[in-house]
Amino acid sequence: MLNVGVLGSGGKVGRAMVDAVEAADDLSLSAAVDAGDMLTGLLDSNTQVVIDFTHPDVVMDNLKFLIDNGIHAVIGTTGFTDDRLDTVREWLAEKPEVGVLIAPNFAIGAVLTMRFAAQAARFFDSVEIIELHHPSKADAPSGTATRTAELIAEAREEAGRGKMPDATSAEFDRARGARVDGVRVHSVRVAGLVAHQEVLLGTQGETLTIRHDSLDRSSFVPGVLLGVRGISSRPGLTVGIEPFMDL
Ligand SMILES: NC(=O)C1=CN([C@@H]2O[C@H](COP(=O)(O)OP(=O)(O)OC[C@H]3O[C@@H](n4cnc5c(N)ncnc54)[C@H](OP(=O)(O)O)[C@@H]3O)[C@@H](O)[C@H]2O)C=CC1
Ligand SMILES: O=C(O)C1=N[C@H](C(=O)O)C[C@H](O)C1
Repeated sequence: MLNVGVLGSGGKVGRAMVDAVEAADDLSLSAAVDAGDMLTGLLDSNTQVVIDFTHPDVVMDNLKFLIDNGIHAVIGTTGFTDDRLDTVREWLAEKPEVGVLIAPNFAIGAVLTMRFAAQAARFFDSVEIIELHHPSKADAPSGTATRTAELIAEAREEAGRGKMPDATSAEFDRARGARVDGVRVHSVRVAGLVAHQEVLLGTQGETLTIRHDSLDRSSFVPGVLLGVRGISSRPGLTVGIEPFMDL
């Protein structure tokens, strides 16, 4: 039986993770921690793996505590810049036995969307991303869209594709969206939405749209549990759920 804690247990995703851990025969919910709760409860309950779906402003403090105390971590919270990832690697250098998995999206379809977009990107003159979320989301663009844009940019550079066509010369503030590694990303926040992303690719005479929809937050559960069950055998930092999916 694996003792699993949930940070952000009262949140939209955290609640789904609490339910999933409680329903799993091989997992035991050893701690449910939300804002204002002490992290030391994780030590008293002999928690072995922690799932974190909290907030970009607090996740680094949570991770430092987990690594310092030898607790494996499956991190869904977004906001991980390259600098933050380097900091996590430095912390892990002191604790080489600890496994940390950080993934911008645990939904299987979202992971495949990122791969399909990177595969397709080299064949198209233009690629832009539209990500659509609920209005309580703190960060924009989403971590998924940021990662998707990075993968697209890498694929285009590898294929030697030049700048995307864009005649914009007069633009209202941010009208053309954010630029992530040269890829335009547009963020929509509308009540009633959960988590959605479209990648639009275009070239002579045709466009290709790759779309993923998380219709509810249970979509993130299978990927998170894959990470929870496998993290102890993957010490160090893993970014993205792909290695756990043999992708
Ligand atoms: N990787 C992935 O697949 C996914 C990632 N996410 C990411 O997960 C994060 C959470 O999303 P979501 O569940 O919608 O957000 P919510 O705001 O619904 O949930 C966050 C929860 O964390 C709590 N919290 C805040 N600070 C702390 C802390 N220091 N310790 C413990 N709990 C704390 C909040 O409490 P309070 O409200 O009182 O502040 C809240 O209950 C976001 O960064 C989002 O981008 C979301 C879905 C999928
Ligand atoms: O905040 C959310 O809801 C989500 N955040 C993640 C992101 O920023 O990519 C994953 C998913 O889009 C849901």
